[in-house]
Amino acid sequence: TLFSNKKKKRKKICYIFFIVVNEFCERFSYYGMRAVLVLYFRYFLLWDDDLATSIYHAFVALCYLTPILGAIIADSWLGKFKTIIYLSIVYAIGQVTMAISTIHDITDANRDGTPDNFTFHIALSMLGLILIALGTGGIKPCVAAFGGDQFQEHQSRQLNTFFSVFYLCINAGSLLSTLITPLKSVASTLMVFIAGSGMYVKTDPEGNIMWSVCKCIGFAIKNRFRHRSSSYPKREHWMDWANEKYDKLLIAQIKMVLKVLFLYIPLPMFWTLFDQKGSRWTLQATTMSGDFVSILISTVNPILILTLVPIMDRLIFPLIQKCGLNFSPLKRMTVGMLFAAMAFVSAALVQIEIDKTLPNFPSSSESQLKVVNTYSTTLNVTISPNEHLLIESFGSSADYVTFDHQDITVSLNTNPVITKAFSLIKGGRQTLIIPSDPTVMYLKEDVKSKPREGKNAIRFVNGYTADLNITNLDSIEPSATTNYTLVNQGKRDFVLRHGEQWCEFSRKFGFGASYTFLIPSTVFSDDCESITEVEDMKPNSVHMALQIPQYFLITTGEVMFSVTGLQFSYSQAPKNMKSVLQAGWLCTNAVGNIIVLIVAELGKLPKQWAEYLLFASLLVAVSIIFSIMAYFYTYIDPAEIEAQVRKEQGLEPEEMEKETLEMEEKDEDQKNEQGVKQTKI
Ligand SMILES: CC(C)C[C@H](NC(=O)[C@@H](N)CC(C)C)C(=O)O
Repeated sequence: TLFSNKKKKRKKICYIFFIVVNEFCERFSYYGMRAVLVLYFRYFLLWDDDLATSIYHAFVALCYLTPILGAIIADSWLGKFKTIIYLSIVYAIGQVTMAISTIHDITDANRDGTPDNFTFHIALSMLGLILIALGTGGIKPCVAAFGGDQFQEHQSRQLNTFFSVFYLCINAGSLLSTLITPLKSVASTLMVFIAGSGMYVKTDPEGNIMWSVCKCIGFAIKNRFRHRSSSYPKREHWMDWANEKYDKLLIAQIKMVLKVLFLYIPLPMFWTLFDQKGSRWTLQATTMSGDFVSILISTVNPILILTLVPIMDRLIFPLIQKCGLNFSPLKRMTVGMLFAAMAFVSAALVQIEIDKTLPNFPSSSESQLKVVNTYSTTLNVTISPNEHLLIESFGSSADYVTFDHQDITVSLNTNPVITKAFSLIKGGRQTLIIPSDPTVMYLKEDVKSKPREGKNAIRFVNGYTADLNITNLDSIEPSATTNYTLVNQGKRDFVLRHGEQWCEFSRKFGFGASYTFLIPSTVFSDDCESITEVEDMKPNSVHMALQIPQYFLITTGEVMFSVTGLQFSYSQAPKNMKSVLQAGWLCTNAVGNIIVLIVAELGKLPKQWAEYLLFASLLVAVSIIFSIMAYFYTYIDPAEIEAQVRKEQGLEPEEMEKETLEMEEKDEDQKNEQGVKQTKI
């Protein structure tokens, strides 16, 4: 018996392996594609930032709404195994469609590198994304529940370990996703899953369960309404009003599911904060210094998950248990929410530090002006009514001057005096360029936000007497100013050329700065040495490492909240509605994403740190509500309740027989374990 039990255990580890590897491959494919999605929208479909971000969030929300569909198909019709197979095929077709939509040659008849028919590419990519959302979302609740189904009632410890390993695989898959193409991984997902086919425990769907559930709930509501008069005796639960027509077992199962779904109402708030990691926090990183922006952003969360899940599971939770504290799943989830709130407090503190270093940008009613002098002598510049600036030749005013009106008159102390009227841009930043011929002084618009992705915005003013060519820039006429070009951090070289003459100009850049380089007429005679720089915007000075605490806190929160939520959703669901409850759990994420889309756009506060604190306070309030709801929740053993109802109904169906068998098996396991211990002694 001992030998056969060991064999059984080994077999189980083997087919659980197929399920978790399947999840690894699936997440690998999903995150690999998601990582480049916004770039595809921005640089291939040429959408603007807002449209690209909105469609991206809508896609993510859809991926977490489609689990409902997958769960209905699995629990009512095909069963989890077949649903996973069929929807994986849909998923693969979606990835192929998406891949085809990125081939610009299909509609690029004139071979100029840009597609001629954008509508075709947009339609194809939208179709691909819908199929992917259907595939990834549809299989998600089924894979988790199908993995759980491989364990027996008494194996709750192993079940929890399974969900932890499952979560590790999600994150390992997403971490490695940047290395191999998504397409290959969908094919391997399917192959790995089918490989274990013969070994799985497959539970059959029990007819159209969702339809029966809806009809039963509808009948209970109608019946309750019909008997609303106080002359009718009250019933313990409103679902008991379905007793007249529906099976007691179905009513008991619906009660279990509704109890858990009710508990889920406050949960989307956690995801609202969590999902801002990829948006607000990424933007915050672009205003910081440090050269690991992209690596940090895409990998820090999965790396922390891979370290924190084992630490929590093997060290922290057992330690808490040893201290005699009852750290129940719902308590863990509440603490997880509080960690996420702390992460946002940490983000707010970092933001306050960043704000101290940010330039003072004009408000929507103000205008800002800086003056650059490339005239041969120092100038006295008067800007009406009372702004007086003394500006050296090839120098600039110290900082921007802020005006609360747009119309200004500028006078220069040249001989004769030159006076010119200008109209400034409301809410904008501009530079007044005074060239070698001051009568043609002009305004040039400046950047009024930090350059994106830690890049630097640079431009050149040509004080040379003829046209100049500068590396990667169009030729500049004398006295003209180029538009801004974005350059990466590090040392950059520029070659300036006019006919046969040339010189090389090198400059080391930090992150997020903006400069105007003034080229004098002597540029070639002193080998570019005389080029002067005007700092329009200082480089970022708060280091990105300061974001690590907020990532650590939110990931600790995620481990407590999300891994526990996954386990809880499985353990509290009746056998025939395991996928449905998994889908309900995933839907909390979809709603969270939708809230990010709506609230974050509508309710922008003027100060980013205040918005972070607002979100943190909202989550604390929600976690208090959730803890009260959790206090009144009694943990159940769905199998036990189902068995009890069957017994009350006088039924002794196969389920009961199965359970008796399981109990016998458990006894057998225990006896064997004791046997082993005795042998050791
Ligand atoms: C549980 C799900 C709603 C989300 C889960 N995400 C994660 O585990 C993240 N830590 C991954 C990271 C790369 C954002 C998922 O199933 O993908």
